[in-house]
Amino acid sequence: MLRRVHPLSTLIFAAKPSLLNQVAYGLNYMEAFSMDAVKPAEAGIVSKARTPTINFVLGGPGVGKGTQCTRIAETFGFTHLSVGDLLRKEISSNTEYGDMILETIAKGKIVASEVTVKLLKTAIESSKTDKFLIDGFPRSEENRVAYERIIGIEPEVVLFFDCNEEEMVKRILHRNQGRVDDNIDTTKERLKVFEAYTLPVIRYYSQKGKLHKINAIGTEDEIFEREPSSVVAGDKPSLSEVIAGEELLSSERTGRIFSSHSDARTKKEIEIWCRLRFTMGAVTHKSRKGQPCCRLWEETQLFDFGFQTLRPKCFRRKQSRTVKEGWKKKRNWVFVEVLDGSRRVKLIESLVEPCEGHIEESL
Ligand SMILES: Nc1ncnc2c1ncn2[C@@H]1O[C@H](COP(=O)(O)OP(=O)(O)OP(=O)(O)O)[C@@H](O)[C@H]1O
Ligand SMILES: O=c1ccn([C@@H]2O[C@H](COP(=O)(O)O)[C@@H](O)[C@H]2O)c(=O)[nH]1
Repeated sequence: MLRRVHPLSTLIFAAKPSLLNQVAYGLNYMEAFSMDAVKPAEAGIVSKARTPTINFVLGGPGVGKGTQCTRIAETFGFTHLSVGDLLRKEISSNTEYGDMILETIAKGKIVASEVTVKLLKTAIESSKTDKFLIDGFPRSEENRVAYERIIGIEPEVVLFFDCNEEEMVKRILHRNQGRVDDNIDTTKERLKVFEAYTLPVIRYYSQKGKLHKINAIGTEDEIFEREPSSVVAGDKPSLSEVIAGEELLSSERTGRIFSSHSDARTKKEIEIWCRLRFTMGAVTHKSRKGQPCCRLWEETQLFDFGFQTLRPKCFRRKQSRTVKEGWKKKRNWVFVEVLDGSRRVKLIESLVEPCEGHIEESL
């Protein structure tokens, strides 16, 4: 976990106004912004008793990030922080950054990291909750680095909503919320910015194994339903490719999540779900549940969890503190099954059976 101590105010005031403007008004902030001018953070989120859980939500303009975040937040108990909304609030409150932010948003460019990270930090610190969906940030590698230096909480998961440009433009032009950037020229610029500056961030998290790509074509309901289960980490095949021709789930259940055992309909599904639930969550400490889980992951690469849990952390062989914390978090976990056919059944059976205990305990 990235954790450094340094008050944000130092960062803000260390940056010269001319630099701030250069960063805010142009796209050349990578060159313009010197991280030397920004002393590394030492504090992170100081006012929180516990380190908050952070998840980033990325995607092109108008793809539906905000829409899906609202639903995810309501369903899974996250606090939804839209950085765009935080910036728009600065404009409507006429703060010192208001004019600069308005102009930057109207041009479809990216607001200086000093400003966004400060707003984000304040929002996290002042929230009574500790599970956040950060919508629309980081938008550039420079944003990401600034976040790591100042806030320093490694995101658990990065959701990436993906859809074609034509659909994104259509959605923006139908939005009708009076946003200054909801016009064709700004949208074109935002698309360029997304490709040039946000895609590298998406690639970065993909390489770290944190990216969960979600197909954002379809109705809001469809996308929400498929949200965790259409997870594609890195170059893994899509869910539909993975389960094509599979025999355990009926075709109507393709893409469904087993969010509870009652969500599984057939006897076999319930059995499998309970076994896994048991293996992952209900066996006591030192029951060696980690071993089959690690093997399951390593051998199939087709096994994943929903966004509330983090695969790479949870499946490290060594039972580090992080792993144990990972297990603890699974109280309201979402199990996403993306294994293929009979190989899956055999594998699960061979891996799960060595565990001690009674399956009924998990029910
Ligand atoms: N699946 C969908 N199909 C059609 N329209 C959608 C869908 N999801 C969201 N929308 C609509 O598209 C518009 C953009 O959605 P939303 O504001 O959630 O996108 P966003 O990614 O947060 O956009 P931005 O990056 O510009 O803030 C809204 O009017 C929303 O109601
Ligand atoms: O991290 C951020 C987030 C947003 N912006 C600016 O705001 C607009 C709108 O953002 P939405 O998240 O789409 O509501 C965006 O085009 C940027 O200009 C930003 O600079 N940095």
